[in-house]
Amino acid sequence: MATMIRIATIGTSTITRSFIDAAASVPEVAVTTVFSRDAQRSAEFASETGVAGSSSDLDQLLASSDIDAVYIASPNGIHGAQTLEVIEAGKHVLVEKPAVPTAAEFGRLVDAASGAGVILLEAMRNCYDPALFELAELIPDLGVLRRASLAYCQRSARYDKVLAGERVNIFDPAMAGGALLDLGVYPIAAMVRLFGDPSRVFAASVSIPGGADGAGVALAVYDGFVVDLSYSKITASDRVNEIQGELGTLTFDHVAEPRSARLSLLDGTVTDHVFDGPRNNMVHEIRRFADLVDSLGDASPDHARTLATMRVVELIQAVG
Ligand SMILES: NC(=O)C1=CN([C@@H]2O[C@H](COP(=O)(O)OP(=O)(O)OC[C@H]3O[C@@H](n4cnc5c(N)ncnc54)[C@H](OP(=O)(O)O)[C@@H]3O)[C@@H](O)[C@H]2O)C=CC1
Ligand SMILES: O=C1CO[C@H](CO)[C@@H](O)[C@@H]1O
Repeated sequence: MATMIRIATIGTSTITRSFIDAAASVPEVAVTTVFSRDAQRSAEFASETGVAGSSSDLDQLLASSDIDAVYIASPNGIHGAQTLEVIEAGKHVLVEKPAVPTAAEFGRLVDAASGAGVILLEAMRNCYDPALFELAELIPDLGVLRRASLAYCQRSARYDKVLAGERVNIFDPAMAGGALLDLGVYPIAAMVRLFGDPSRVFAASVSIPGGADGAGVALAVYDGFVVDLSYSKITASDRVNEIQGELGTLTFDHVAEPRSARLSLLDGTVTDHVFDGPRNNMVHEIRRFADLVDSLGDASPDHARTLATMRVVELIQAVG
């Protein structure tokens, strides 16, 4: 029987709370310690989230034999160094999206994890949600694919701070912030998961005070098929995601957490699909992580998706 995977968390924002909630429904894991750079915050966060242990000394935490794995939810610009530290301490690591800002950097982490015999996984939650697999199963009904539109546009409350002249991690280029790296990665990851690597990319973006991209569009070109990608942290959108084939159209609600889809075929058939699942879809990535850790399994398909996503991100940055 597999032993319980004891996880420490890094970061004390909302997403770590969501992670702890989701982890509570995965029997193979237990969040046993929370880390904050601030001792009082780590103690308060542990008490608020019901986690037994807290720490503000990362070296000591990583040296502890009571921890098997670490979930990293620090700002994007910190992920790379912390992930390497965790790997070098011989612990498995689940790192929030985007794991690191470049494919080359992710490749180096993959090598380090392989050398240390630990699992490295990027927490790209939509790619582990069974709803994305169910969507993929509907695609053949569309016939030859010609167009798709994938989007994640959500106005961030933290944009108001930027407008007030404050520096905010998620909008700070020095922290690998901005709309592409924060939200654009979801439609890109879904795109490469569903359709593979595009051959060419066109893009344009909107800069905001501080120099980050607040919003952007990209066009990914495949053989006989194009995908438009939209992402924004400064505007909201009600539009649906859509995949168009010569025999019909598939629309779905949310690229990070698909919950419903409609398949409309040219022969008049219309079918609605509801994807049941936990409200918090981080559960699926945690299950995948637990399976990989438990079996010391092959994470190379997961790594390939992260690498393909980052290659598209870098192409967009190069032209947009
Ligand atoms: N999967 C999802 O749905 C979501 C994923 N995310 C991802 O989670 C990560 C965190 O995002 P977000 O919560 O916006 O980030 P924050 O800027 O709020 O920082 C997160 C935590 O990191 C620590 N931290 C802050 N600044 C620094 C710093 N300069 N150096 C080291 N640690 C720091 C803080 O913890 P403390 O001060 O206690 O150490 C803080 O609570 C990102 O990678 C983001 O992409 C975010 C939201 C949703
Ligand atoms: O991944 C994400 C999804 O949504 C959040 C906002 O609600 C983002 O800030 C975040 O980084």
